Amino acid sequence: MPRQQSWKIQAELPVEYEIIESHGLLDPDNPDLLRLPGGRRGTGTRLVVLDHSVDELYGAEIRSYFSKNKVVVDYLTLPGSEENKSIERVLEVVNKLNEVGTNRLSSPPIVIGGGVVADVVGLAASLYRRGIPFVRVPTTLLGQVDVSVAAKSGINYGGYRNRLGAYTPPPRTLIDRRFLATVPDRQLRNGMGEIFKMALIKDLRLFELLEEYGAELIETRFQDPRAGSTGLPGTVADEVIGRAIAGMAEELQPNLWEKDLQRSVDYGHSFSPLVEMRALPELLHGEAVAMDCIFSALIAADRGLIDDAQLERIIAVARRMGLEPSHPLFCDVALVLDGLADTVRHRDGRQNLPMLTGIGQVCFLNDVTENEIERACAGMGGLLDANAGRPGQRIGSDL
Ligand SMILES: NC(=O)c1ccc[n+]([C@@H]2O[C@H](COP(=O)([O-])OP(=O)(O)OC[C@H]3O[C@@H](n4cnc5c(N)ncnc54)[C@H](O)[C@@H]3O)[C@@H](O)[C@H]2O)c1
Ligand SMILES: O=C(CO)[C@@H](O)[C@H](O)[C@H](O)[C@H](O)COP(=O)(O)O
Ligand SMILES: [Co+2]
Repeated sequence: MPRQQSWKIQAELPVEYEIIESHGLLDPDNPDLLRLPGGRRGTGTRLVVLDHSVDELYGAEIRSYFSKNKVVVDYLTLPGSEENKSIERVLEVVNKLNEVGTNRLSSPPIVIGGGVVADVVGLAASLYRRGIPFVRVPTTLLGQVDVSVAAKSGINYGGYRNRLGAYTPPPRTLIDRRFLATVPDRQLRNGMGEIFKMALIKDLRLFELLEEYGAELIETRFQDPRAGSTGLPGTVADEVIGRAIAGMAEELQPNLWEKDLQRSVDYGHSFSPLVEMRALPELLHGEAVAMDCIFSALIAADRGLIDDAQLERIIAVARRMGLEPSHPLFCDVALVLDGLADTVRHRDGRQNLPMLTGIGQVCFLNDVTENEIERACAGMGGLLDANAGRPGQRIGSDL
């Protein structure tokens, strides 16, 4: 037998990326969009990818910003919405990077738009030359409170959410809340779906803020400093956005590469991914997440982990923010079980289901049964009726 040799390579990859609020981002005197982390300016032609609505609403301002700053820029406009989180759109970005002649490090593309274009460009950047930096400017509420913190990007493929993706955080994400002034109501409610998740898993104060001011924040598009004024420094809008981002950052940082598949931020993302894909284009991501939060809360209440009053309070807050608690596809036991089976594969063979033990607290379950799922589906049926005026009721009570 010839001797067999072996080698082992070990390396560490320190990662640092920043999420910065920058008011008046498109003011030509504001240098934030031009700087790379470390303060340098980029070189070469910069590709700026714009969400189509952003181009319509802010395209002239964006073009004037770069031309006043004498930056050589080329533009690509892509559509938002979930159906466009596709491999075709990723390749469109790759082709444009080739055309523009993007440098390996010094001319990072800039993406300005919602979570969909951020994910598409994020994946393209992580594949291009095996990974180039990019700059992310989220312009939706969901983008600013959730995508802004993310290290990963993903696209939908084969009927599954985020089936293809990568972990390549952009060195810099810039948030200007002024973009929210033009975001349609439904999209703002959609963003509230992810804030609702964050409040439920770890932040009672955030939940109380949503309870009291959520509807008003949507109405005023997070723009009015007087909305929900508590007389404290900073506005309620600042506090809600700040707490959501800080909560997400605190959860992601210690487990950025998701080696631990017990993740509380997966709350709201256990049963919904397949339902959301099947419902396309009817349900938006944050809407499906909010429904999954309630589906999971029904299981928790059925087990006695939370009480009926807490369950009703959770459903009432969702409704107050204009988020429907249920959808007929959440009553389809076979579909929900199929979705859970895929989630179990995603969590490497375990359910790891984040489950509320109170508002702002979670535990993880690995023994949720088909019977419990059936009862939760029936409970979602009860909430469909409730959409027409009946108050939510504990699952199992009308079986
Ligand atoms: N990478 C991650 O870890 C991560 C984290 C959270 C969410 N996401 C993804 O984000 C996606 C959802 O993002 P989204 O809710 O922003 O959806 P989206 O990107 O489809 O944007 C929603 C709509 O708002 C429009 N829009 C964007 N900015 C606007 C503005 N300022 N004014 C008016 N209209 C504007 C878009 O054109 C689109 O029609 C989901 O696919 C989700 O998976 C990814
Ligand atoms: O929707 C997303 C990511 O697309 C985020 O809101 C969310 O917090 C998490 O990343 C979820 O835990 C979902 O993760 P995954 O199913 O995409 O792996
Ligand atoms: Co999500």
